[in-house]
Amino acid sequence: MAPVNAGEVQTPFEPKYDRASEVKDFDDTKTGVKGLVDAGISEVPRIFHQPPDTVGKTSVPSATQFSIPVIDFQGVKEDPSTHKEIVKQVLNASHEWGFFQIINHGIPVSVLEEMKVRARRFYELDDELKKQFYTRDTSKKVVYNCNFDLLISPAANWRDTVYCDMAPSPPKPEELPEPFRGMIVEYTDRMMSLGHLLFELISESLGLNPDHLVKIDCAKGLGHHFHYYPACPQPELTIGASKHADSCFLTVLLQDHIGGLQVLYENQWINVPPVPGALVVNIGDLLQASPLISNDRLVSVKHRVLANSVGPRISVASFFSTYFNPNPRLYGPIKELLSSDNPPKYRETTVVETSELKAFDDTKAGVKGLVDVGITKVPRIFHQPPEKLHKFPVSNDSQFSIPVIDLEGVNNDPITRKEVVDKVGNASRKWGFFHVINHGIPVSVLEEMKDGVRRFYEQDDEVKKQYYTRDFTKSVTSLAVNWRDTFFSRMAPGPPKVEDLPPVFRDIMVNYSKQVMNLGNLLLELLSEALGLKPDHLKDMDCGGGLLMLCHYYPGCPEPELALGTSKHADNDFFTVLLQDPIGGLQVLHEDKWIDVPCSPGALVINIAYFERCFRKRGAQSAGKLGRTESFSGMFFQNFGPETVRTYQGTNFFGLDNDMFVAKSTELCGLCGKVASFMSYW
Ligand SMILES: O=C(O)CCC(=O)C(=O)O
Ligand SMILES: [Fe+2]
Repeated sequence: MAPVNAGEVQTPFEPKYDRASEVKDFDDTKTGVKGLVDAGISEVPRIFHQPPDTVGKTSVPSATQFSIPVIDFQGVKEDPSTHKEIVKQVLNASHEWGFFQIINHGIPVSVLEEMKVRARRFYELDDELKKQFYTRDTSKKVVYNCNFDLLISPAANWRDTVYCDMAPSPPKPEELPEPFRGMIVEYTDRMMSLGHLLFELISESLGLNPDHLVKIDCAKGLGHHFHYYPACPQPELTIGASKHADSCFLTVLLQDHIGGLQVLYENQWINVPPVPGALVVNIGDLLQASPLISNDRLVSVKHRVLANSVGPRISVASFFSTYFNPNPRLYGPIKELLSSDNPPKYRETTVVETSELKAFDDTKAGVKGLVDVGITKVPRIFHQPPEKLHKFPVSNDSQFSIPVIDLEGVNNDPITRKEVVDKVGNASRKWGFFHVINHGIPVSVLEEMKDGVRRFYEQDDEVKKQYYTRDFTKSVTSLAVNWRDTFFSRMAPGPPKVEDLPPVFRDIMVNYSKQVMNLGNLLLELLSEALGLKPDHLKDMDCGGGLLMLCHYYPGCPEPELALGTSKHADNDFFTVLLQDPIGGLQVLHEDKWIDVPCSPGALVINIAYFERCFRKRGAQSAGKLGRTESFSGMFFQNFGPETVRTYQGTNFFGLDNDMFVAKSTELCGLCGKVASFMSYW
C-alpha cells in the first residue's frame, strides 16, 4: 500500500472546472506557451497550475555537498589508461547518479551554439509558419506541440517542444522547418558518434564487449526534442517539465545558460548547473529499466525542470531509443550479466509498450483520468489482440446460467444444510462459480460498499494520487492494459490501521470486510462438508485467515470493442466473494463459451478458484467425472456509464500445510500472501 498519512486529506489544489475544454481551446491556438507569453498574459492559466507540492523548491540543498559528476573525455580514444579511468567514472556516475556531464566530448562548441540558435529561430518564426508543424499526430517525423501529453495530463508544463525523429530514417529536408535544415543533419551525425562512444564506455563498464549495446540496437534510433521554456510570469505556480525519468536507452542533453534542470538524488532536488561546452548525459529506463538490460546496475533517475521568470530557456534533448521506429526486438536483462547473486528482475518487453505505459502510469489518474479529460479513442496500450477478444463465443443459451444458492436457514435446519452443501458441491464441480443469496450481509451494507467505492474514485485526483503506487512490482509489462482502475488493501491478517484507509469509505470497508469474513467462514464450512470433510477442516487450515479487498472501477469506454475490463484469468486465491453492480460484463468460460454472470440484487458471486482443484480431485474419485478442466473467468467490457463500480474480494493464500494441498503449494507459493498474486490480471 502507498504510505498514507493519518487524517491528512489534502484539499484539492484547484476548484473543479471544465479542464478538457480549456485545454482544447488552448491546443487549438497552435501557438503553445510562447503564444500566451507573446500575447502578454500576466497570469499563468489554470491548466498549467501544478499541485503545490510538485513545484516546491525547498529541498534543494544550498551547499554544494552534492553535485552531478563532470567527466572529462579528453584522451578517451587515444590513451588506454585515460580510457580505463573514464570507464570507471562513467560506471560510478551511472550507478550512483544516473546523470553526469561530459566535457571535451568531441562536438565543437560552435556546433552546440549553432544548434541552440537554430532552435530559437524556429520558435521565433511567424506563427502561421510554425502552425504548419503543430500536430498531435505522433506518427509524423517532425512534430511541434505544447506537451506531448497535454490532453491526458492533470496539469500542463510551461514548455513547447519540437520533436524530430532523425534515425534510422530521417525526414526529407523539405519536411524540416527551415531553421533546422542542414544543421540538424550535422548535429545528428555528431550525436550519433558520441552516442556510439557512450554506449561503448557503458558496455565496458558493465564488463561486456565494447560493441554489446550498439549491437543490440541501442544506438539505432535517435530523436531530438527542441524544448522552449518561455519566461513565466508566476513560476511558483507551474513547472517547465514535471518529474519524470526518460523512457529511452540514453539521453544527451544540450542546455543553455539559464538553468532549472534538477535531478532527484537521495530525495533531494539537485541542480544540474549549466557548464559551458558541456553535455548532460543520463541513463534512460531502457538501460536501467523495465526492459532492463543492466538489471538495475545503471539507474534511470527522475528529473524535472523548474519554470523561471527569466527566459526563454532552450534545451535540446537527444534520445537514443527505438520508440519512434517501433522495434519488435524484445529487451530483457542481458544474460551475460545475470548470476545467482543478480537474478533477473524484469521481464522482456518492447520499447513502445514501455514508453506509452509509463506515460500513462505517470499521470497517476488511471483509466478514469483518461475518461475525465474527455478522450474519444482508446489508447493503443489498452488494445487487446483480436484473438484474445474473440477466441471463445459468447453463449446466449439460457440453459447455461450460474446457479443461485439460497443460504437461508443453513445454520438452523440440518435438512436445509444438507441440501445447501449438495448444491455447493454440485455448483463447485460443474461451474466453479455460483451466486449466494440470504447470505447474512444486509443489502444496505452491500449498497453502501458500492457507494463507498464510487465515492473513492470520484474524489479529486490529488487526493486519490496519494494511494497510487506500483511499489510492489516494477514489471508492469503485460501486453495490453485493462480498462479498469483498482484500489486494493489487505484486510486480514494484520488489517491496515484504520487511519491508513481512505476516509471516504473507511468505515464501510471495515464493516463490509468483517461481514465478508463471517460469510467466508460459513462458506469454508459448507465447502469442507461438500468435500466430505469435517466442517472446520478448511478453516483450521487457515484458509479463511487472509482477506484482500480489491475495489475495481470500470469507466465508460469509448471503443469497448478494442479493450477488456479484465482479461481472461483464474483467481489465485482460495475463493473469491464478488459484489457487483447492475452494469454487468463479468463472464465465465464454461465449456468453451463465455457465459454472462448477471447481477442479482442482493446476491454475491462466489468463485471457488483454488478450491475447484479439490473438487476436481474428489469428483474424479467419487463420480469419475472431471467437470471442466480449468476455472477461468473473464470480464468482458461493455459500453457502460461512468458509474460502474465493482468491488471484489478474495481470501488470500496463507498457511498451506495440509496434505491435500501440498502437491499444489509449490505451484502457488510464489504468489503466497502477496498482493502480487492479483497483479496477474494486469
Ligand atoms: O530541458 C531539460 O533540461 C530537460 C528536458 C528533459 O528532461 C526531457 O526532454 O526529457
Ligand atoms: Fe528528461
